[in-house]
Amino acid sequence: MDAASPSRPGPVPAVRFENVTKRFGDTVALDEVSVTAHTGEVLVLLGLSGSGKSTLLRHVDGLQMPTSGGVEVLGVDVPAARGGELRALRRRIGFVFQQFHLVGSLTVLENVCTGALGRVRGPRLGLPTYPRAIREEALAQLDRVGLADRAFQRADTLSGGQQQRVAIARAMLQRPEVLLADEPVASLDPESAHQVMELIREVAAEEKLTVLCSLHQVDLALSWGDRIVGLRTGQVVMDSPVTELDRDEAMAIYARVGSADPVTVG
Ligand SMILES: Nc1ncnc2c1ncn2[C@@H]1O[C@H](COP(=O)(O)OP(=O)(O)OP(=O)(O)O)[C@@H](O)[C@H]1O
Repeated sequence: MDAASPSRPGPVPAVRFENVTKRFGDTVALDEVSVTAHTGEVLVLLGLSGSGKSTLLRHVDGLQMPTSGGVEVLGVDVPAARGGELRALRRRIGFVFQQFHLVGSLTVLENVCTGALGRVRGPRLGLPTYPRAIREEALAQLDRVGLADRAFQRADTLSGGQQQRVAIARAMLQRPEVLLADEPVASLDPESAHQVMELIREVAAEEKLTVLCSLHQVDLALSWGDRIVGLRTGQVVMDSPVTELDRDEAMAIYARVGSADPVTVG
């Protein structure tokens, strides 16, 4: 670069996969995957069941490690990270699951409080054992997702959509920089799914989160994400901003299973 020209910083990679291969025995779950999510970007992973979406997400917080290739998240070399470094990284990454993973017998508020376990010392058993500041913060997060009035109800008395909103509040209490969502609306009716996806988008924008979200619904992905990465049998067959995709191109991720030709877009 010309020394006299003003330097304009480019987008900062929050998550970077470089030629990642993951094998489970004879199964190649990820095959030379290279994907970058920049800070604040909302990236959707699309692909058939078994195409590698969950495996990719689990590599972001080091729940799984690559057989080969590099994974860098928030500046941390994940495969090289050990013990404390990996735990510190995981505290910066929130996770929302298809099945919510709430403790049904606990109150909604206590479930949200568990999101702070990474930053309060010692085990916690029961709501009063959490510092008051955490309980207040948890209540504020519940308010944010529209469920403050349900704080003292058992979590398993809520609808699926409400439970997922609680799970989002719990993830937010963690104050994450990256949010991973593994088919967050697969168990919800269309209206609840819409509300949950809106909510994720809203909190992501407010907190400038980088989001990686696996979905099966092409239309939802197109209206919701910034970028779509299509996976087929562990390979990236599409990586494109949604603005450069139309529905037929996105549907091709599903329609062309079995074809030897990668779907190339953009
Ligand atoms: N722990 C594991 N042990 C063995 N094989 C695995 C394991 N995890 C994933 N696989 C295999 O890796 C491949 C990719 O699975 P993955 O769960 O990542 O797909 P997916 O796209 O998330 O599917 P779905 O949409 O059904 O959740 C599949 O063939 C799966 O059987």
